Amino acid sequence: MQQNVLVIENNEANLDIVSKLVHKAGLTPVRASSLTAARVLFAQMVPESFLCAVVAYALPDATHGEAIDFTVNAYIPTIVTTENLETATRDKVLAKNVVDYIPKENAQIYDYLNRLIVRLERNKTIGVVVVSNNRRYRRHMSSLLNRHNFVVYDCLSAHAAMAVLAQHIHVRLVITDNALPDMSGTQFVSHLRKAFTKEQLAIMGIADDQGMLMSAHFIKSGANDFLRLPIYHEEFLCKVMQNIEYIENVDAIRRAANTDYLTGLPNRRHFFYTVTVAHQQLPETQALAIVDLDHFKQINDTYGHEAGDMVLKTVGNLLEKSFEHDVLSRFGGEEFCVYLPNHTHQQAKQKLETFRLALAVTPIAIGEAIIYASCSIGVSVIATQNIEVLLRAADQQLYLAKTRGRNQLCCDATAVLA
Ligand SMILES: Nc1nc2c(ncn2[C@@H]2O[C@H](COP(=O)(O)OP(=O)(O)OP(=O)(O)O)[C@@H](O)[C@H]2O)c(=O)[nH]1
Repeated sequence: MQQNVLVIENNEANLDIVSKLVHKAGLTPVRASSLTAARVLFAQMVPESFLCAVVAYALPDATHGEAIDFTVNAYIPTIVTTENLETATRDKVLAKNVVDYIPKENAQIYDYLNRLIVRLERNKTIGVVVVSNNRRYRRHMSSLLNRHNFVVYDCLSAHAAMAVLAQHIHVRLVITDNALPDMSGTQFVSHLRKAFTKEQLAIMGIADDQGMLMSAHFIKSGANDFLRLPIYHEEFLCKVMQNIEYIENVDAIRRAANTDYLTGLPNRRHFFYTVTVAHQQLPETQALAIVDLDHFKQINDTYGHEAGDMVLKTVGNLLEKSFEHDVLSRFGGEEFCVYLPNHTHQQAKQKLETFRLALAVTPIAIGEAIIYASCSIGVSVIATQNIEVLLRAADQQLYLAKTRGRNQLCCDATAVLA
């Protein structure tokens, strides 16, 4: 695991700030206040353990960017910080194949640096498709994206890009030129939008926009963003980062809205959505089970609410293991729901019984104490597309299981009850 970040900076205060950012990103700063110190530290460590380096442009023993050459030649993705804002210095630094160049202008740059460090790890799992039949532009963009650890797919045509998208679900961004051999970039964008929403796939149009109209044309066709050629290193990477972060933020909101915060299981809302989708083609057989913990109030009352939470998490984990391929949900409180499509009644009953028995013998550590929980299960196997009807029927069976003494399963299929 690449968890070290080499920080080379002679200003003690800056060294501390950058080290804190690295810690905040869950990584370990390896601090050096000069190029000499960095060489010594680097020689003692495994080169592959470095995710990146954050290097000050000027150091007392490396006044003209020599520390950058050292980290770049050691194949460590390098982020340069500098107080020198001159264009000549910028051009010199960017020519060295660095990840990015950050002028120490204001406090905001540390926020940017933080995002950049976090991204270098995350980007390793994110695919970006670059579509252009201009080899120079394609190579330039791919090289910048590679430095940021993205998985890059170079495509000459819209059709080649579509083939990549069909194969690789981890692609989150498409960057497309307008002049493509098989269709225009804007046609390609509107074609992509039939399959992917703006929240699923970000699209950036690029064009040599003399008339300044391409930007609006791309956006109206469904692109998230537009960039004018020629590409400027900083602008290109800022826009890429912004678009990827937009997709990730929407993902995180969607996940939070569909997930129970305590157990991490899908919540009631998501359960209804998933089962409704599954019901568009009614499976030949189906079973819906409500799993309800027994005397859960007593656990809370005796051991405290946190202990109750621990029991709920344990039940959630066991449910996930037991019903890996089924639809699961924490419905609320101590009630869980399992939908088992395409299971015979007997198979469904067996799986649920195995879970019930496993829970009853699962030790749950609460401080010094070990406790055990049990559950009652109500199952309905009615062949209906109406999920409310299924739920009501399962609830009636749950009531039966509770009144018959708890820690048991009741089902409305006599064959299952046998
Ligand atoms: N710790 C914890 N307790 C919860 C949570 N949600 C609901 N509860 C508690 O779950 C308990 C449910 O109690 P009851 O509905 O009486 O059910 P029970 O004690 O399991 O009794 P039976 O279902 O009849 O066996 C209540 O005390 C709720 O406060 C939660 O997220 N965490």
